[in-house]
Amino acid sequence: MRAGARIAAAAEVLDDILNRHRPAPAALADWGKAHRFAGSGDRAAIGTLVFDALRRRASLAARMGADTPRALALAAAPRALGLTAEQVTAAADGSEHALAPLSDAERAGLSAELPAGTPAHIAGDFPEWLLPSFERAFGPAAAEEGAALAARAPVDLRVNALKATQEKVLKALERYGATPTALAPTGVRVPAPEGAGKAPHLEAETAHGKGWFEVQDEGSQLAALLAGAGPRMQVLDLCAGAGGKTLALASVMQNTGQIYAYDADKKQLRPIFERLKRAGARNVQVLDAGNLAALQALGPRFDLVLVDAPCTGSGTWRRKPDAKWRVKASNIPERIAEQVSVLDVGAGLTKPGGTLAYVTCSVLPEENRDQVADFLKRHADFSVEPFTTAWGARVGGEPPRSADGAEDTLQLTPARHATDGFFIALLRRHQQ
Ligand SMILES: C[S@@+](CC[C@H](N)C(=O)[O-])C[C@H]1O[C@@H](n2cnc3c(N)ncnc32)[C@H](O)[C@@H]1O
Repeated sequence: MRAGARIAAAAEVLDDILNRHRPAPAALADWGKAHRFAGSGDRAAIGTLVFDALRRRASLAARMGADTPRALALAAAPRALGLTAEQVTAAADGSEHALAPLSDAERAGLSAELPAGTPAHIAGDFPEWLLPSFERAFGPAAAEEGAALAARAPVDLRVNALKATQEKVLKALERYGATPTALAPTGVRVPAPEGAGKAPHLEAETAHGKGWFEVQDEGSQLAALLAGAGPRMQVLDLCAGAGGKTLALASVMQNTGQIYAYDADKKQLRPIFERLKRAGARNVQVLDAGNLAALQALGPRFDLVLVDAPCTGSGTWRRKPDAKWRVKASNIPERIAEQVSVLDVGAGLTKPGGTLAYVTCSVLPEENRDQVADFLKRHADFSVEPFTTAWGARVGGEPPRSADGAEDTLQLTPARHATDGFFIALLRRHQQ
């Protein structure tokens, strides 16, 4: 396909996502099925263009003066496809599979800069109604934090210490430009591709099949490490989902002690069995999904309860940019209520002297710091253990600064830490 046809195809897919509310991966898959002639390079380029347009939707629309699939596909095309503005203009030539030629305003928009004083939600590419939350979390850095969440993300891998070492994984993935992650001692990073380049499918590698690594953002790795699992502990992963954090905990515990993995939803939990097997994790007991009574019957026996809570996922917008424009104001109180519920269940299962580690992949203070403050009001027998005191022994090196300026809880962000947006609070239950 020529560049003009790729841009037109991206506009068609964006229409499906923005106007018919289809998730981006499903809309791209549908387009692929309906256009079987398109090669893998075409599909990858169209996917890259669609994702880049969604990542930077607000700033691209402001430059073009229109928030339409056509305007977004055209405006994202230079950076996403590695073309000049002139090449994009020439590609939209009105021929059979290309877009109609550009208007003067569109041509100007392709090379326009955002004016000084552009509002933070436009410069930072996030929904306007979230501006108060971003400003509360990041103050004058709201636009910068948003812009970093609108960039492409690298692929991060967590080395499975049960089967491999960082050195071994780095060597196996040398040809992809793999490097050690800056903060997580068990992490390996493969950089985000430039232009129309496609991210490598690392889960197809033999090393993955052998259980040497799992794909996991460095922020998620740090959250699991900071939680403080250790050999011979009794650990509960209360929102285990597909087991990303369970596997990280197992790697630290070296097949000693016991991890219980629970999730309210059996469909979310289903992939965990295959993943545990591949990783060689033998100290994990997967509990009956949704059986809260059986879970609570375990009683307050856990040294560590990890609550990787359901949240808006605002910290993962680099990877799921369509979710950024789908999230609604009404979703926040819904997620907050779920978080309260899992935190309260987790508190009841944490033994005196044990830790309830609260984690979200969000940057919104309502789901993070506010949630912790409310928890402490409901549970006078818990207090926050500052992440700074736990960091050295659990992660190593000097603790970073939290992106929201907090001293005791940690907000990781792509702008400050080059990770996804993750929030971590360590809630210690007092000894009786
Ligand atoms: C952020 S995801 C977990 C991701 C997972 N820990 C990982 O690292 O791969 C949140 C999970 O919480 C689960 N969940 C939601 N409400 C829950 C509840 N009341 N009790 C337990 N799990 C719940 C969801 O089904 C979802 O799988």
